[in-house]
Amino acid sequence: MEQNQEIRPESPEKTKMVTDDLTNVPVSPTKEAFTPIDTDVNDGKIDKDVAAADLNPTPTEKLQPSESDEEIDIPSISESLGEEESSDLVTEQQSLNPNPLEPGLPRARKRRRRKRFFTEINANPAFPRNRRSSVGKELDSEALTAMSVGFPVNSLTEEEIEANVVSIIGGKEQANYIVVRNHIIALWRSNVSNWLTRDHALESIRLEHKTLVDTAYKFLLEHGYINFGLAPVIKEAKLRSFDGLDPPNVVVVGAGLAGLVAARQLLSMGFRVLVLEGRDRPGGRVKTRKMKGCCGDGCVEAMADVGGSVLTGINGNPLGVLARQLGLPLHKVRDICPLYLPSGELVDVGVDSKIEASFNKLLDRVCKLRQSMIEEIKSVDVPLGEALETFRLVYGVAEDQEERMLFDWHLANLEYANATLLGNLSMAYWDQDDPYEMGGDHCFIPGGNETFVHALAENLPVFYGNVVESIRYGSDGVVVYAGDKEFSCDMALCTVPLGVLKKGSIGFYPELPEKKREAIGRLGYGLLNKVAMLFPYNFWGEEIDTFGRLTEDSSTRGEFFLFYSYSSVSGGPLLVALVAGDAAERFETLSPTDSVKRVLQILRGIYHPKGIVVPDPVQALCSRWGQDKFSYGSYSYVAVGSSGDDYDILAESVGDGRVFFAGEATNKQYPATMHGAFLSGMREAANILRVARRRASSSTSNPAK
Ligand SMILES: Cc1cc2nc3c(=O)[nH]c(=O)nc-3n(C[C@H](O)[C@H](O)[C@H](O)COP(=O)(O)OP(=O)(O)OC[C@H]3O[C@@H](n4cnc5c(N)ncnc54)[C@H](O)[C@@H]3O)c2cc1C
Repeated sequence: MEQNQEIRPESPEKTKMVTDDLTNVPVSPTKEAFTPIDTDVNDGKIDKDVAAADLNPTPTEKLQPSESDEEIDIPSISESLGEEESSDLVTEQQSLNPNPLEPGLPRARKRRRRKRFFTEINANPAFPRNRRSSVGKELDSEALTAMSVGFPVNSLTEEEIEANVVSIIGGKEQANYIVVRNHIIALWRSNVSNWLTRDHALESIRLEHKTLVDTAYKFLLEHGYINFGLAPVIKEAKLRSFDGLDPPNVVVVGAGLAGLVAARQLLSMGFRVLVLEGRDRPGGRVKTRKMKGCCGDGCVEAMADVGGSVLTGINGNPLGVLARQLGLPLHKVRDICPLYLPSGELVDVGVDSKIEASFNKLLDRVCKLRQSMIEEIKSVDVPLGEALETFRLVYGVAEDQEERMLFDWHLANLEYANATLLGNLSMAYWDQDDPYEMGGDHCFIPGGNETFVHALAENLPVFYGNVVESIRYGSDGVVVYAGDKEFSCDMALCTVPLGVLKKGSIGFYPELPEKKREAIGRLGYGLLNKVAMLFPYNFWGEEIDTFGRLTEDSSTRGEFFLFYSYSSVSGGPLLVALVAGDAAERFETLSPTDSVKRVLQILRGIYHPKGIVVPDPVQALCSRWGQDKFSYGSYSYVAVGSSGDDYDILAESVGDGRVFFAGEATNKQYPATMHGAFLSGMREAANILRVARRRASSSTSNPAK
């Protein structure tokens, strides 16, 4: 048995590379500070055959805190169940079956109660009745694919309207455009490893619609709906966006998903780009830690996602596209989530279903109430938590103790989904993004999400350890200040988290418009924390990915209320316990040793009565997202008094197209998610291109400008 006290810095090679990079940065860099981008273009046309359509996506004591996580290595004290795990990242492991599932286990607990989105497609007037043949079915299937990517069935998105894809909104041209757009999306999604050419898109569409194909293809390409990602042929492609012109330069602040995606897209569009990142690693709130440790029988290791982890809905998800391009198998989070009473007994299935149904019904009632409130007394909002509790009392739901504990568990689950107390959530708008939810299974990526991050960051000019302190913007351009360095550019893209904007860590000169400052203040930004524990072996069973535990004390309902098992995907016997709501705040004030002891006490309360020994973990890690100065929290939510519009305001550029904003908290449709961050990066790359073109054409027509 070995106590591993080695402090493992995150990715030492990366740290070194960063230092090397920094020595190359001039003290007062001007435009020369930009890494020159290969201007060898191949006109963006890479002709490849598109393969046959497959529309379904393939699926101790604290040591040294790294950033703000606290890591402890604990020697195993229990070796009695020492059968060791093989660590296969991909295949399901053989069950040790210490905990055979009792019959009639409860269903999966999704992060939110979801509404479905796909129900109305057959009633869609965009598809005339006489086409409901095989062509009709194909159109439906293509429309479904486009819907899964976020396009409405029979109308245009705001982006499309802004891009003038049709001359008249709502006419026949629009209906035809939508069919063509859906077709192109579906065609590319059928083989995301290929570069879909305009000619290929034209092949299956009558020539009379060539203009529509040109328009739809250009829109989809420039907005990152097709030909995006990490397939080799796509990574190499360069568009000729600035033929004969000096390409503008852009400084991207932040190398999280939004910043990385935007930087890649801007480079492929022909911009000169550099990325400034305060940390010594890419990924931001996507952070995978390698955990390892040894005990009596040998050593174990696993990759733990301590930030963004689950791909919440794989249909249409751009990260699902990346997974296919990289050949990464996805692991569906299985639809079983047993809940345990404090005694360790499994919650009665009947009671569980009854309370879940009552909980959902109360939420429905709250939705109806708010509908009338919004219609009649427009500006009034109340906390979702208060409304739910009032309704619970009125309808006499969950009155005995077991039911109450179950009800509390659902509340904690909602607090996890929204990273805040229900008392902070806007009853009126907390779920404003529900209609856009990505459909399909919730999935894990084997080896953790850093696989995406590293692939996205590869060969990008990211300058680590550069903490941006201020951004000055004006009609001539932008200067970004980081320590004693200045970076001059034509445009800047700020992707820092809402927590950083709220804190005022970056000064904007001139000050951001009042409207934006108010939205930053109104929109919520909350906390979720995790304890990742690597055990010497899997004692909880291989057949589940999640389980939960109930508590008698309502005030601690979010404390380790849900466990994720990453045994199937992380490479080792890894359990992650979630801390949500009030408990997430308290958690950051406790020592990691005490927190881990508490989790173990809970786990032993569940498993010891079953005769299953819970060993000490060989390594444990406690996140501290609230204390992280590059995040100050976990993700955004709609606070009382805020609404989905605040996400849009956060996304607005300032300084007449000089400073742009991306990141999860700028995405009204997909906030608080990894894919939301990704899509916001794509969106802003397209916006930057639009503004750069506008500026280039106005300076060509008016060279004095
Ligand atoms: C605990 C936790 C669990 C989550 N679970 C899920 C999940 O299961 N599924 C899901 O889809 N999403 C989840 N999320 C949300 C998801 O991780 C985020 O929405 C997404 O990663 C945000 O990406 P971003 O690019 O917008 O921001 P970030 O990833 O935060 O990137 C912003 C970057 O800016 C940098 N930065 C900040 N300040 C400065 C500065 N002054 N100068 C220079 N650089 C700076 C930061 O270091 C960071 O790298 C979770 C998040 C957390 C914290």
